[in-house]
Amino acid sequence: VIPGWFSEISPMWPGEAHSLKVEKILFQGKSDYQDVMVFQSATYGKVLVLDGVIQLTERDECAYQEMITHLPLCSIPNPKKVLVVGGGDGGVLREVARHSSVEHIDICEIDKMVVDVSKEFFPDVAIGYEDPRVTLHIGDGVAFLKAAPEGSYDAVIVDSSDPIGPAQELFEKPFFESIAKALRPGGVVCTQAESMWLHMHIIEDIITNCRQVFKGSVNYAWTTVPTYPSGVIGFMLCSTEGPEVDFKNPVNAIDANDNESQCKSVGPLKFYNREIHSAAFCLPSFAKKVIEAK
Ligand SMILES: NCCCCCc1nc2ccccc2[nH]1
Repeated sequence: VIPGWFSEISPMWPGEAHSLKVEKILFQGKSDYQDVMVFQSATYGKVLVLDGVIQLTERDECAYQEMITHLPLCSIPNPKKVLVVGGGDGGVLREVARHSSVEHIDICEIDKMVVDVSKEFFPDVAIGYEDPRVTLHIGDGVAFLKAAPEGSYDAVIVDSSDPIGPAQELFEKPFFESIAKALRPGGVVCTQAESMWLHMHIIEDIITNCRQVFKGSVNYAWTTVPTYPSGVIGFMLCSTEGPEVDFKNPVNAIDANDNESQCKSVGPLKFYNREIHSAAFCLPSFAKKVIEAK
């Protein structure tokens, strides 16, 4: 990358490339799993890049972190035990910590360099690690879930990168089966589920697998993230057999004006609210046809 512009060229979005103006490269490294880079952008704050793919920017990370966390956690009345797979930047931890009902948060991140880099360059994101309820496990989420006792968690959040690279197995059926086993009856899972504009085929496969594995409900929701190619990214929201979960109508309110969410130094919610929670499940017809038909 040369000072000037960073263009995000990837086989994940052939023929297009989102670019950000680079002011300064702050870190470049190679972990056991991927290339890690941080740069200061001209207009989006600091940017975290893994294998050439933008994972977060300071300016718009709230849209992704708040939605991937509060869509599942606001859909069940009293989340107590939560597991985060991936999410090494700590942003999902910061959001989970807003829920006072939560007693324990496990996070399993495979790449320690992501954790260390986030703590150094993204303190407002990595602040999630400071919550005493958090236990960090450096390791493979696939193995972690295999070892998890049955019914251990109320919620699992899979904040992965993409199926090309270290996160590949996190998009496959055996992993979904291990999540279903680790969730209590009526427990919920939310996974990073790509873009309706770019990845309808990947989404189709994920939906097919989820319908076979999760016997509660299977839903797709999405949010807008300007620095992700196509400007949107989606989530799979599934529940296991047991107490009914209505993802579209949050039972556990945590809106910006709710003092609970203003707690501590993590600041107020910037993106999530109960209206945008419900709206996130409204799909354009080309996606509805595929997702709701299955
Ligand atoms: N843990 C961060 C999740 C984002 C990973 C990178 C990424 N950026 C994307 C843009 C469009 C569709 C899927 C994407 N996946």
